[in-house]
Amino acid sequence: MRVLVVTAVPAEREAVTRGCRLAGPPGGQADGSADGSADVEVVAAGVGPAAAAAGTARALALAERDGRPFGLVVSAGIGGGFAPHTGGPLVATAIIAADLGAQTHDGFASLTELGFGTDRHPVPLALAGAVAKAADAALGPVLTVSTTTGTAERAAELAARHPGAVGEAMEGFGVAEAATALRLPTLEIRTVSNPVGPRDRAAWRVHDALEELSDVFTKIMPVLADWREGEPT
Ligand SMILES: O=C(O)c1cccc(C(=O)CC[C@H]2O[C@@H](n3cnc4c(=O)[nH]cnc43)[C@H](O)[C@@H]2O)c1
Repeated sequence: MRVLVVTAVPAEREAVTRGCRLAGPPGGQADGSADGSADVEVVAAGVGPAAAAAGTARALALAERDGRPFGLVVSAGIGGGFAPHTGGPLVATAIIAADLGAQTHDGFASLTELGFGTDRHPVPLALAGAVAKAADAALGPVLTVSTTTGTAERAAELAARHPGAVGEAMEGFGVAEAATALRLPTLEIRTVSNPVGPRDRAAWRVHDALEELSDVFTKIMPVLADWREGEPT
C-alpha cells in the first residue's frame, strides 16, 4: 500500500524522508508479509490548511492518474503541545478545525454547529493506536488553526472547548479534507516544537522536534507497512 505523507515545509519533508530511509526500502517478503517498510511519498505542501488541502489533492490526483493510488494519507510535522504534552510525539484521535466557523454573541460557533459541514475528521483508531504505541506518542485530538495560538487565554479557551486535545498545528484538517474527498483514511502525527500558549519564539525547539519527527517515522514504518485498508478503524 502506498502512503502519502504531507508536511508544511521542506525541512519537515526532509526529516520524514530521513526517518523512512532508516527503516529500509519499500517492498514485502515473498509470503506477502511486510518487511517493515512502506512505500511512502513525502510532499511539502505549504503552511496552513488551504495550502495543505491543495497540495494533498494534487498529489492524490496525480497518483490516481498514474495508476499508483495511495491507500493512506498522513499529515505530519512539528506542532504545538497542550499541557502536559509540552514535548515528544503526538498522534491524533480526531483532526479538528478549531477556528473554522463564526464568532457569535454567545461565542464561537463551529462549522458543524452552523450546519455547514463538519469541523472534525475521524482517524482509523486502531492504526492511530498502533502508531502511537510504536512511537511512544500521546494520543488525543489535534487541532488545526489558521492562526497560531499566542496567548494563555486562547490556549485555555481551546483546551476547554476540546477536552483531551494534545496538540495544535495548521495543516491537518486541510490534508484530511482532501483525503476524505477520495475516501482515504488520514492520520496526523506531530512532534512538539513549543507549548501552545504565550508567543515565545525563544521557547521553540524546532530542531529537536525535527529530529524527533525522523525518529518517529523510523519507528512507525513497520506499522504502516503492515496496515491494510479496510482494517478495523
Ligand atoms: O509566532 C511566531 O513568531 C512564529 C515563529 C515561528 C513559527 C511560527 C508558526 O506559526 C509556525 C507554524 C508552522 O509550524 C506548525 N506549528 C508549530 N507549532 C505550532 C503551534 O503552536 N500552533 C500552530 N501551528 C504550529 C504549523 O503546523 C505550521 O506549519 C510562528
